[in-house]
Amino acid sequence: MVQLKNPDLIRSTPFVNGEWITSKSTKTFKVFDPATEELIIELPDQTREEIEYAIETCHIAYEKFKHTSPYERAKWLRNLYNLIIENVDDLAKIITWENGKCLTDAIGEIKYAASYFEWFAEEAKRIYGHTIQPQNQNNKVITYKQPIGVVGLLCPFNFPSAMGARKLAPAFAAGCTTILKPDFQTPLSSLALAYLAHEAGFPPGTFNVVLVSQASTPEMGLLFCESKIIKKISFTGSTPVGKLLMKQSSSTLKKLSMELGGNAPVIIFDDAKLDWAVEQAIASKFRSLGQTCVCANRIYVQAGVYEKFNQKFIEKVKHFKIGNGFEPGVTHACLINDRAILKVEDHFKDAVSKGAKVLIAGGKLPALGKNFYAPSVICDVTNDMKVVNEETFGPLGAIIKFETKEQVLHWCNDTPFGLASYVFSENLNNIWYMSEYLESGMVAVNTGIFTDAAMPFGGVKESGFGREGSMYGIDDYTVVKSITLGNIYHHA
Ligand SMILES: NC(=O)c1ccc[n+]([C@@H]2O[C@H](COP(=O)([O-])OP(=O)(O)OC[C@H]3O[C@@H](n4cnc5c(N)ncnc54)[C@H](O)[C@@H]3O)[C@@H](O)[C@H]2O)c1
Ligand SMILES: O=CCCC(=O)O
Repeated sequence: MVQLKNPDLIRSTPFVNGEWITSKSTKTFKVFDPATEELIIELPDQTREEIEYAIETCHIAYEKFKHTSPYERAKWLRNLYNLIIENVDDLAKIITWENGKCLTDAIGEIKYAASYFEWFAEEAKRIYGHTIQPQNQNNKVITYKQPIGVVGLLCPFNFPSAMGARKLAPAFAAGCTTILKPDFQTPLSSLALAYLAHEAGFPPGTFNVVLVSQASTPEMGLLFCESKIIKKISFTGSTPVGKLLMKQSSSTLKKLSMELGGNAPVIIFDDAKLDWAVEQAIASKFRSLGQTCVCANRIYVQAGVYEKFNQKFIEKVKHFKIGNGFEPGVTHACLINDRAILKVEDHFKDAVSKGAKVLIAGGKLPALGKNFYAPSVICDVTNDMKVVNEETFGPLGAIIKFETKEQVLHWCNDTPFGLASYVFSENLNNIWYMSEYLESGMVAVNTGIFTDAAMPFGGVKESGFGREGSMYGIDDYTVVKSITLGNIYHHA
C-alpha cells in the first residue's frame, strides 16, 4: 500500500453529482500495480442504469451551469490548479502505483495536467466571437460561442491524469458538464481528480467519474455514442477504437474529438547538432518506455552521421536504470501489461527476420516482474517491417538510414498516421521543407519534448482530429451561433 499525505485522494467508488456513490452492481474489477503485480483495489463495475443516471445528472447540472459566468468558472479552475500543485507528490504516487511509470515522470505528468487548468482558467475569459457585415447593409451578424452541452470523456492508461485534465479543463471553461470514463487499468488518478475538483468548488454534476471493467467498456462506449444527452465525445486512445466510436456515433451525429495513435518519425540530418539530437531522440523514444502517442517510432538518420548516431544512441540506452518506478535513480520502469510486451517482441522479431541489425537485444526481465522489459535497438530497418508501419508503443528503437530530404519526406508520409514528427537540423531549408510538407499535426524542430498547454495538440489523417490545449482547445467544446440583427438603421 502506497502511503499518501492525504489518504482521502484514494477513492473506491464512482463520483456522480457531487457524491461518492455506492454502486448496486454485483460485479467488480481489480486494479493491479503493473510493477509488483499486487492488487491495488477492487472497484465496482457499474451497471448500465447507473451510467445512464450519471449522464442524466450531467444534463440537469448543465441546465444551470451553462449560465455561470466565465469568471466564476475561471476561479474554480484556478482553485483546482492550486490544489493539484499542493498535492503533487501524492498524485504522482498514485500514477506510479497504477501505471508503473517512474515517480519523476509521474511528477512531471501531474504538473503537466495542472498546467491545463491554469491555462484554461485564463482562456475561459477569452471565448470571443466576431462581428460580420453581410451583403444586406441593414443587417449585422454577430457570432456567439456557446457550450456544446454534456460531454463524454474517454481516456487511455498512458497518462492517467493529464489526458483527462486536457479534456476536462477546456470543457469546464466553455461551460460544459462532463462524464469521464477512465481506463480500467488506471482509474485512481481520475477519482483523485474528481475529489480535488469537488474541493475546488466544481458544482455537482459538472464532473462525474464512472467506473467500468474492461469487459463492460464496449457496452458503455455504445451507450455514450447513442446517448441523446451527450452532445460530444472526446476520445484519446487507439485508432481502431476511435473508428468504432465514430461509426457508433453516426445515429446521433455527435460532435467528436479524436486524439488517436501515432507513428512519429524523427529525422536527423547530417548537419544536426549530433549529441543534442541523440539525447532528444532518446527522450522522445523512451519517455514512459515508449508508451506515448507522440513518441519516436521511426528514427531516420542521414547517411553521413548514421554510424556515429547509432553508436552514441546505444551508449545512452546502455546506461538506463530499469526498475520499480518508486525506486530512486530508476530511469525507466515497467510497461502497463504483458500485451504491451508481446507487441514490442513481435515488432522486434519481425524486423530481425527481415534483415534488421540488432544493436541492443533487450528483452524480458522476469527477475523484476512480468511487465519489465529492457529496451531493444535495431538499425538497417526497412520499409517492409512492422515497426515502420505500425505504432509499437514500447521500448524498441528502430533506426533507418536515408540519403536525401525528398526520400525521407516520402517515407515519413507513407503512413496512415499523422500525429507528431521531429526534425533535427541546423539548416533552415531542411527545417522549413520538412515542417511544411510533413503530414502531421505537430512538428518539433530540434527538440524531442515539446508538448505544452499553450500549444495546439492533435493529429491529421488517422491520428484523428480536434485540437487540445492552446487558444483553440475551447473551440472543440463550443458551437458557434450566428445572430443576425436586422433593420438596424431604421430609426422610428
Ligand atoms: N493522440 C493522443 O493524444 C493520444 C494520447 C495518448 C494515447 N494515445 C493513443 O492511445 C493508444 C494507447 O492507449 P490504449 O491502449 O489505452 O488505447 P485504447 O484505444 O485501447 O483505449 C483507450 C480507452 O478507450 C477505452 N475503450 C476501449 N474500447 C472501447 C469501446 N469500444 N468503447 C469505449 N471505450 C473503449 C479503453 O478502456 C480506454 O479507456 C495508442 O494508440 C496511443 O497512441 C493517443
Ligand atoms: O501520449 C500522448 C500525450 C503525450 C503528451 O501530451 O506529452
